[in-house]
Amino acid sequence: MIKIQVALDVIEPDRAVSIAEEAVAGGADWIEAGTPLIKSAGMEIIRKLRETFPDNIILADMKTMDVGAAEVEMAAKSGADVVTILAAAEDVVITQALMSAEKYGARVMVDLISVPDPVTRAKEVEALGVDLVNVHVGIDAQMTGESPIDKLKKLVSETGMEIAVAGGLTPETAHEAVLTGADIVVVGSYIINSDNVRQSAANVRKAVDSNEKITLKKKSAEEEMVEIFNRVSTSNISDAMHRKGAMQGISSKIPGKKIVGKAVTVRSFGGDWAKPVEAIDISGPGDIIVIYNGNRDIAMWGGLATQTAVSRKLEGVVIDGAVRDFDEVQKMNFPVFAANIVPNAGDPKGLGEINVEIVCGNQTVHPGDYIIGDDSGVVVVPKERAYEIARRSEEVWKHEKRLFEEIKNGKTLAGALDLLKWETQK
Ligand SMILES: O=C(CO)[C@H](O)[C@H](O)COP(=O)(O)O
Repeated sequence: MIKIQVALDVIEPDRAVSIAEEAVAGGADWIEAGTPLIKSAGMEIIRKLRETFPDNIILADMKTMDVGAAEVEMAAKSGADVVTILAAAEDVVITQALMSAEKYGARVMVDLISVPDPVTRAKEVEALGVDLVNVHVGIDAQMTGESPIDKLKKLVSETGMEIAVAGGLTPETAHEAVLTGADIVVVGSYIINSDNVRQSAANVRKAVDSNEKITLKKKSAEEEMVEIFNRVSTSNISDAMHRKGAMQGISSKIPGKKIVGKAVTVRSFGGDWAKPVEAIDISGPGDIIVIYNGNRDIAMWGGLATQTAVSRKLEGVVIDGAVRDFDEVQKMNFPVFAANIVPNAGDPKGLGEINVEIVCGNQTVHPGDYIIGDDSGVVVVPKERAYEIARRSEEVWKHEKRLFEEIKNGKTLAGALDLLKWETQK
């Protein structure tokens, strides 16, 4: 039977145990103490998992790079059945780990994460006596779109070892991994960041046990990104950007509106509305006009500009400045994010430029950057990092959904996050 290894990549031990209980109830069988959890709780979490799950395989994701024998010994003595050693470690580290594993009744799983040539390295470690490898794309690499399935395809016909696969797996990609030859599917975020862990684990179990081919609708990176940005909030995105990217002093003037699109930038001055309005003519569906006007008391956008933008199916407008004719704008229900609402406007003198670097709400915006706006405000995502930020935002969104469930089920936020333990001592 295909084994499902739930990867407990959380830092709070109590949360880890309760997530594991739900995951096992849903069909997971191997329980991994994730690397962050081990770094947070040490071998205590291995002992706790061993005691709580006497009949399940417990894996310590030590990602050992040195002192193989001692690290395997400490994990095995604490109750681990399997210990991970990095394939990038020296051969001697792996052989030492193997000897310790034999001595203490554990197995070694060699993790091929970040190894440039995983097939060659897998053959090398197999020759050392390893019988279990993990084809693995780490969390940071996943955020750039890397998938473990391609690596698995290259490896599966080259070795007789038992093969685990890890790296952002979902039921669909776990099923694909099994069809490709994986013996163990390692699933972290899809299960542990779910607001229904048991159901998510059951979804993976159903998928890996199913014989029918699940056709994966391959989305382009752009489609996937826009879908994610439409799902997450500007708060999730700001968190994913380490609290960066949020515009200051600019808010939604039409409540309940969400915008996701690419920036058409405009620099104009003192209410001059020529360039902002001309920018509409070179914009289309999905575009967001982002305007620096430098004056928050004279409007350079109003009802007529809005009607033109609606007719050209623009996504919205973001103004570091003022909007007027607000009664008309409201009737058109067009997403307007601005610093101010005033009755007076400037003149169309033509000062300024279109599609240049601007500063809007104290954030630098380049043409083509992604703009996301909602009732919390507006964030700018540099186009070069948009896919990575979208994926990271989705992880923040999933994590918060899970926390909402835990709080609804009786925990406090401070308790769920062990806040007192992690307050910055610096
Ligand atoms: O070891 C890990 C990261 O280094 C994770 O446990 C592994 O990648 C599985 O988690 P996910 O499904 O979220 O990728």
